[in-house]
Amino acid sequence: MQNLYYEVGSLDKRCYEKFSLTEDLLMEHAASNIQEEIEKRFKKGSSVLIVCGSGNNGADGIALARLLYKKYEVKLYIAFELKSKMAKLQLQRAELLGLKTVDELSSCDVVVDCLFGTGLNKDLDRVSQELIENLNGFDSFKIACDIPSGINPKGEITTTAFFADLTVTMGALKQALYSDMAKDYIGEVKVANLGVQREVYEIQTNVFLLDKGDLKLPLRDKKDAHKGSFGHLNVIAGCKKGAGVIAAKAAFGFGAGLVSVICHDNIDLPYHIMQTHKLAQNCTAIAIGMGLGLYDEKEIKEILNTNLPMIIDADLFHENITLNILEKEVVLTPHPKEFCSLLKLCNLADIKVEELQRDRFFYVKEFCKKYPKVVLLLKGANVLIAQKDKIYVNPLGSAVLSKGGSGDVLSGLVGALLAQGYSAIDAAIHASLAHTIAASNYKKNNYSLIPSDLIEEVKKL
Ligand SMILES: NC(=O)C1=CN([C@@H]2O[C@H](COP(=O)(O)OP(=O)(O)OC[C@H]3O[C@@H](n4cnc5c(N)ncnc54)[C@H](O)[C@@H]3O)[C@@H](O)[C@H]2O)[C@@H](O)CC1
Ligand SMILES: [K+]
Repeated sequence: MQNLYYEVGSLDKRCYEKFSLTEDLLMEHAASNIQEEIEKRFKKGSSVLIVCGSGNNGADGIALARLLYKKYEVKLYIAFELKSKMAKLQLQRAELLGLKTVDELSSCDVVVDCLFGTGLNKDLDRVSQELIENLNGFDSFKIACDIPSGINPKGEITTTAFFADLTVTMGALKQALYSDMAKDYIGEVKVANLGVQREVYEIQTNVFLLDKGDLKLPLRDKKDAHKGSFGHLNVIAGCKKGAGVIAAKAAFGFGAGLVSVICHDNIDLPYHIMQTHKLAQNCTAIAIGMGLGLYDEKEIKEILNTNLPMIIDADLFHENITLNILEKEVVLTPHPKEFCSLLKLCNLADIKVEELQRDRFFYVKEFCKKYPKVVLLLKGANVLIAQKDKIYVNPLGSAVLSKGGSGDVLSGLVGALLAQGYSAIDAAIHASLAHTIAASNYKKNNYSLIPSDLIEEVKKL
């Protein structure tokens, strides 16, 4: 797990004040980290186009040009009149070496984008957009300095952005790199050490980036065990019964000792999954909402009123009865459209999906402020999992999962972990990790995965 920050300006400032480092020193490290990445990948004499803006992101680029000069064929392009003091100083230094700037863009082995970094504070004008689109058209290895230009501090792309193969981000990971919109633009991400180790540069945060190593599988460590030791998940199947069946199968494959599906019509279930009409006496967790459709209000209210661990999905995000349980520690797994509906039900916001996607972190925080016990898992290209003031970002998802049924598998995985005694936040985190890692282990191609393939991959984790 790594720390994420909305802004790092205060961390840079802390380095000057607390460790007596200077802006110049930090910048030298920023540039030399990019130099190192280029030297790792490209041999002497390769051509490197460095495109610089007017601020300190541009200054990083000019410092980089100096570091590469003579070993590489450096083309330094200054796109706008330099404004920052450091950029002017860096250009003076570069010119003293004899380094000349170029007036035209031309395709090179490497393109380094140093147009805008964390200082992007308004929409890109036409000139900047065309410049970025031009760079995106080059068949070069593309490196973004700090953050691909065009992504603002919220992670929003209002017009266009640089398409990086590699982003070398300065000091610490920025939250903006992990918005859904940024996902196609950042490429591989490396953090540059700015003169002190990350442990020293970073301060306490409430936002975290999950990685593969964080997954805690429900492995059995006790030898003296029986099926009752691993919980009994009850899945409520509604009108679209398939959703409940998929969730039940996923839960069984992810370690729940017993799984029952509550359904009043006959359904086709594998022999190891039971069908019942009401909650089992020994039920340890409930999964409800998937494919629910029309329902008997009294029955659903009764189920929601039990104090068992619970995962709530899909159709229930459109229903007022869901409001009654938001004071409890339940797991909610909405996709963006369902979350918009939930925000409206809760009187928090009346917004469209596009607006939510522009600032997912903000709306998640608002929801968790109002309902601090709830664990919210907001689906998306990067899943956000939040409770109270903490947000965990799972960046491991991919388009392989963009299919009907994937969400039902996730509900089953969360339910399985709840049934086995994981806390609500741990169940959401580890189910989401298992779900995304399993999908990335599916090797056939990225379009054909069906829920049963996903469950098979979960079993192999
Ligand atoms: N402060 C420090 O100690 C360090 C700063 N570093 C670099 O400094 C960058 C931040 O520098 P700045 O704060 O100068 O900001 P930027 O260089 O990101 O951009 C700010 C400049 O762009 C202009 N601008 C902003 N949005 C624009 C738009 N849409 N269209 C046209 N012009 C626009 C601003 O007026 C300003 O001149 C970081 O991203 C990082 O690359 C690194 O060198 C690490 C150390
Ligand atoms: K940049």
